Amino acid sequence: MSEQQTEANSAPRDLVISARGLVRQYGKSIAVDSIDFGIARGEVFGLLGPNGAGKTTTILMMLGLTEISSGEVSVLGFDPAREPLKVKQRVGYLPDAVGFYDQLTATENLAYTAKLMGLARAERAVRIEAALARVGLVEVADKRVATFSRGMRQRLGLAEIIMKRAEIAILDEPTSGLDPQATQEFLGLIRELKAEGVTVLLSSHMLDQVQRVCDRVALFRDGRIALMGAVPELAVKVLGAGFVVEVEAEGPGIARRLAMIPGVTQVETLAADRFRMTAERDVRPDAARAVVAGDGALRRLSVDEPSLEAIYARYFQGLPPGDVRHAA
Ligand SMILES: Nc1ncnc2c1ncn2[C@@H]1O[C@H](COP(=O)(O)OP(=O)(O)OP(=O)(O)O)[C@@H](O)[C@H]1O
Repeated sequence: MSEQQTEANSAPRDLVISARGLVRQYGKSIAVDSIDFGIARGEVFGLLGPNGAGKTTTILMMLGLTEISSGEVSVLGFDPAREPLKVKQRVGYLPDAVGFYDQLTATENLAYTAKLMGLARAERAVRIEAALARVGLVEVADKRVATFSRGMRQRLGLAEIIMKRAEIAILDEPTSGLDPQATQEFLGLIRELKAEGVTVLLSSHMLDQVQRVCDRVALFRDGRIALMGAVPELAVKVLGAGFVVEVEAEGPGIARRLAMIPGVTQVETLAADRFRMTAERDVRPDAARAVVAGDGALRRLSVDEPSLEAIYARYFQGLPPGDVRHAA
């Protein structure tokens, strides 16, 4: 069974986006080559991979903005190819270069979209003000967008998604070109969207950022999804190791008790009261219980999460260096 099938079968139930055998061909070249995935409501899902791997084409198919050659994709139960407007009403899209009217102010730009959405004047005003406040643009609400930095444009793009009350936000490289502070603020806004139940799809080359906000990621390679899952799961598959948990505790038979925890592959005794465990998942709660159950005294538990950067580098090791450099 392939990675994709395994993942599709174990994907959570409340899927807001699902793709089956999705293909996009341009003439003889295949941009997206029979991919399957499911994204659950409220998830932050990352699309990763080198330039040209098929991420943007996949996004465009979900939005009904490019044709599907074969296979199917469903977004909130709609077929984007047949009902693109239904999808557009419910899904917010932040492309790489956000297209606002430069000569209009931030408020006027949002008002234009709100009008197209058919919102009544009073409702428009309320929603626009609230959205601009959420992204921290109230003070420049009446400034022309021509004067905005990239970070401000990106935030205005997010304000539009918030104003729409989109159920899904699709963000293509949202933090590229932002300075570290603007990036942090933007990631904070993504977390807030998730907290409100919005599903976020994020394409990015910024691996550490992806790791900080994404629940799961899909690694694209040559139009296919080569790997998909939560970062710790991928670490086990690619690096052969997952979490490293260190335990400081005193008591009898601790190493033996730790070794009995399901998912633990190795326990090293570093000192009489220090142990290092390698595990397939974050076993800290189980380790705490095991120590206490044996009448031990627990002093410290720490975990080293695997890095997406390391997983990615190892995975793409076989590729020509140019490809990896572009992507990272
Ligand atoms: N309109 C088009 N006509 C022909 N080929 C295209 C078109 N759009 C994309 N492609 C090709 O499809 C493949 C996938 O491109 P896509 O833009 O989806 O990749 P990507 O993973 O989003 O890359 P990037 O990180 O550079 O955005 C590439 O080989 C690209 O050249």
